[in-house]
Amino acid sequence: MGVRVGTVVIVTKADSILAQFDEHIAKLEADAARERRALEAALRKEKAVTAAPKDAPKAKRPKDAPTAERILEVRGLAKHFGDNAAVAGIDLEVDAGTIVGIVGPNGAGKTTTLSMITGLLRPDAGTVVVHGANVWEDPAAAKRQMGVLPDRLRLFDRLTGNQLLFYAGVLRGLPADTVRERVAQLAASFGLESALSRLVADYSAGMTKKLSLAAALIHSPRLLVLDEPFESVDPVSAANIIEILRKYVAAGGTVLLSSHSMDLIERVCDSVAIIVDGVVLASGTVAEVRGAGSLEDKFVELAGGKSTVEGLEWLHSFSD
Ligand SMILES: Nc1ncnc2c1ncn2[C@@H]1O[C@H](COP(=O)(O)OP(=O)(O)OP(=O)(O)O)[C@@H](O)[C@H]1O
Repeated sequence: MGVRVGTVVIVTKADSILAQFDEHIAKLEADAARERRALEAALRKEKAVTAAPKDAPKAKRPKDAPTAERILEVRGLAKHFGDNAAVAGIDLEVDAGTIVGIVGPNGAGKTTTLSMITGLLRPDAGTVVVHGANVWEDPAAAKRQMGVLPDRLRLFDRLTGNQLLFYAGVLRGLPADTVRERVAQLAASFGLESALSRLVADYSAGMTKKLSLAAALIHSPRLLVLDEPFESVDPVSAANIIEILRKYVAAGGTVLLSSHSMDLIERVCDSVAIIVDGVVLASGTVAEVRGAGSLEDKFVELAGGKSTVEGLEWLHSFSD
């Protein structure tokens, strides 16, 4: 907001940043519209070509193309940070229309794995194929199919929630009108309507998480990869999110998520992988992995059991 002093208008730094973003968003809208027109033209051309020869030889199926329902295929994924093998050869297969959970103790390699799957971190070895597109050979095709909620996501927090979601939508190539409609619907579903006009910097942790999740969903991706989506989220909002995810999955979408809540994983996921020290120690349906006990029992058993707490006797007397 400008402050008028006599005839001079002082424009604050925040105003000028927001004005720059508005300009940037207008440019993105124009670019998206141009790209859409080009795509439509290309599609019309392709239709004309494919409609012609009936007896043309069938295209060979690409070697790494998924079966009808395989949406994600991870093979031999590995990442070292110096001497630390954060991820030491992970295989994972995820079918469309399922919710798959990744659990593991702190430092087990969950975020590193998800970051490599989504193309945010380059693996030392291994392949990731998302619906037929190799994430590291054809990142644009693979990323188009994914919605991602990364860990410790840094947002443009000087934008309002509304601006941020709009920005996410047009960046994904959606027409401005569609984005506006979806922003309103997502905000209603996540209970963020009254916060949309506020700066993201002023959001609480849970609100930020919901906004990021809305941004990950806005282009209706085939695969959602969510790193701790329920962290800091209140139980009512968590129930809302679960309902949104269930409906998305019922319509053929797929979710890969990490969480420290065994209860939530048991309630929400179809299958689960337990990662310890960068390797998958157990995977399968939730019932298969937990066996006769609870998932938490299995987790504690595979993670090496509880450590004995010793040497904190000083904590039992007070310094005053
Ligand atoms: N950028 C990095 N540089 C160096 N080491 C890293 C880096 N990122 C992760 N690590 C290390 O890799 C290992 C796996 O970390 P990661 O964040 O993947 O674990 P996590 O399972 O997601 O843990 P948490 O449950 O605590 O979030 C840890 O030992 C961590 O210290």
